Amino acid sequence: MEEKARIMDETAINRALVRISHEIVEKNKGVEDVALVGIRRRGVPLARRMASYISGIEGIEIPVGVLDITLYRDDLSSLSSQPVVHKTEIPFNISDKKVVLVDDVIYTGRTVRAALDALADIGRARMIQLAVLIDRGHRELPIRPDYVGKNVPTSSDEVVKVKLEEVDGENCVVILKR
Ligand SMILES: O=P(O)(O)OC[C@H]1O[C@H](OP(=O)(O)OP(=O)(O)O)[C@H](O)[C@@H]1O
Ligand SMILES: O=c1cc[nH]c(=O)[nH]1
Repeated sequence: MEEKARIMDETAINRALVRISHEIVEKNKGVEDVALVGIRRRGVPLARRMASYISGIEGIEIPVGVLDITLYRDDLSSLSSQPVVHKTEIPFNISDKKVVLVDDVIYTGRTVRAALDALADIGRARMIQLAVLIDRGHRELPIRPDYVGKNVPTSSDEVVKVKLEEVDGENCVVILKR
């Protein structure tokens, strides 16, 4: 696939994350009882960056968890017979928490559906909200993010690729085209 456009650079990504961090504080009237849960893989560094911005805004360290949704995917049977399962690490009791799920891209919504299932098996969160860096449309389920870094109209033959320093060695968002 070839690169069609570079739609966010490092500055734009971090500005969007700062804005979402402020929105999380505003919507929840502070961050008491708020926890962030990143969906592997790129939701995790995004959640950690937002926790750091929120700590700068409110002076409170909020807990960050890591969710692996491999076994909850609705296309599990078409994956390899030995799917690679990484660790879910949620070092707090989610029943006390307003959980903000964090991912890099939302497209069909199937990843988020799987994440909701995975979270439900861990406990009954007081509330679950959703933050994404990119909403590219084309939902196949009735799922809508509460916080969006950038809405990016796309066609279905395009792919939006988020690259993050912690995973990819650089920070940018590109649109690839078949
Ligand atoms: O709304 P959906 O249609 O579920 O698409 C969104 C998901 O797709 C991407 O992951 P992908 O499965 O491409 O794996 P990757 O994170 O390894 O790129 C992205 O990180 C989201 O988790
Ligand atoms: O374009 C897309 C679709 C799903 N997941 C991505 O990361 N990008």
